[in-house]
Amino acid sequence: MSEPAPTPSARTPIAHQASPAAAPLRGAVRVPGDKSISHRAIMMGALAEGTTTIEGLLEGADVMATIRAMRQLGATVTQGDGPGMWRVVGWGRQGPQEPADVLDMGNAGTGARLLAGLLAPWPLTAFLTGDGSLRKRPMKRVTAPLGRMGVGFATRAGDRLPMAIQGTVKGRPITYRLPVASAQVKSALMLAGLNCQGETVVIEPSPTRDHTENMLRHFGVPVSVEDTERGRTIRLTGPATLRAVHINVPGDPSSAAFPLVAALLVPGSDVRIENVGLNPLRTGLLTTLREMGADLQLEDVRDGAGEAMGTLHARHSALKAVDVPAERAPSMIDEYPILAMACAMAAGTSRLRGLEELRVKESDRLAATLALLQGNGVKAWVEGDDLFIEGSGGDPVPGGGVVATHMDHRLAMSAVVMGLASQKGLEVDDLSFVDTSFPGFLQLLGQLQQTPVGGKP
Ligand SMILES: O=C(O)C1=C[C@@H](OP(=O)(O)O)[C@@H](O)[C@H](O)C1
Ligand SMILES: C=C(OP(=O)(O)O)C(=O)O
Repeated sequence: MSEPAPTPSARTPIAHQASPAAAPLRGAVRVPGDKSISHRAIMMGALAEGTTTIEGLLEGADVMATIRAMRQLGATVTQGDGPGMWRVVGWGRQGPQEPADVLDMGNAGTGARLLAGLLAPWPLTAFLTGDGSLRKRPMKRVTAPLGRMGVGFATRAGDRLPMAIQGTVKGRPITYRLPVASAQVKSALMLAGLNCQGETVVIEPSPTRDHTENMLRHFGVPVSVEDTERGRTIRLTGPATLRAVHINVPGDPSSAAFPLVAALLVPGSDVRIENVGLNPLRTGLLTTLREMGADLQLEDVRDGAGEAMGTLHARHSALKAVDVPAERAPSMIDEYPILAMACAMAAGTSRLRGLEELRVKESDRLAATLALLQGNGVKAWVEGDDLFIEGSGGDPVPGGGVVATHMDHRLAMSAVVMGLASQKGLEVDDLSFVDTSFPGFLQLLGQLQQTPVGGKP
């Protein structure tokens, strides 16, 4: 008898020795599909009338958890012929069915929070949980505004998962100004608004990634966006019908960040990363690396169905320290751990400001990034919500540490990149979470290190 499929929360730890780079990174590669867009493509495909086809879908653990949940709710989600090719037959006007079991969203904050919004305006009861990391993350940011639509929630102490959702027959649309800049909260409210009677309005203090807005329009739902004195104001009117479409998911800029920074840090490197999403609300890292003096070019920039995409071309660079303003955080919120690795080798002391949201990611990323730096001989400290990093001025960092990754994929990959740029290498306690967003990460680095110098980058 075959083993039952593991639940999204079950993983076996993988210890790893991250060695100094034996060779420069050279060549052209593609990174897996964008995680934010992939979650939304599966969810909107499930909400739509008809069959949505997707190419370039991220087949990482977080998106797999979303696929599993959509199946439990009645959508038919099947894999097509090639990697990243998927079909979703939506439940459309009929709405989702009440799930017979708990919806386990694994490690995925985006999956859990968007799902809370998606389920809110339907007459059903559902139970959500996640892995040890997700069960520590705050849910009040979605349960508070969704509660105002008439939805019932019961959560564990401190508004943590597991949680029960008692959907409402026809939700009351709300107008809500986000207390924190969060695309997840904005998107949860918009997904809920789709089945409310009337206009849902979300006001953002500062703009966050707008994949939900772009994709809803692609599915035929009018969404208006206006910059006002109170902030960016997003409006949609329900009930709305989504019509199935084809979606081409670009490569994830948050994943591209790892080989990109590795190329900047390892002497002799020259790397092209093709087909990367370049939505302007996701490019804060590119702006920052340029300010640091990175040799970084955009090539072949084009429009891929409402989302800009193109090739990132990076060469080894002498970096200088940077002062990153807090206002830039929403456009690079997941890139701070890997940016910190670049700062560790820059000339001078960098200051990354306004990082309070990093404390509530897959781990406390502010504390864990600090520990990663300090444990490998880099002088770094935190003042308030700002991270300071004293760079080595281009020399490899000492390394030699044992890195605790706390179930956090971005910390694990940042540690591997720091290992490449270190004198002694370092140990990573668990690489199994890399699969959350970047299956094949180590293989991709290996491929880049095998391209001979003189080979075509
Ligand atoms: O909407 C999304 O897809 C995401 C939004 C961000 O979270 P917040 O909304 O909590 O900032 C980001 O950190 C996450 O990886 C993906
Ligand atoms: C914060 C992240 O994801 P999520 O919130 O979806 O778990 C991330 O991918 O860095």
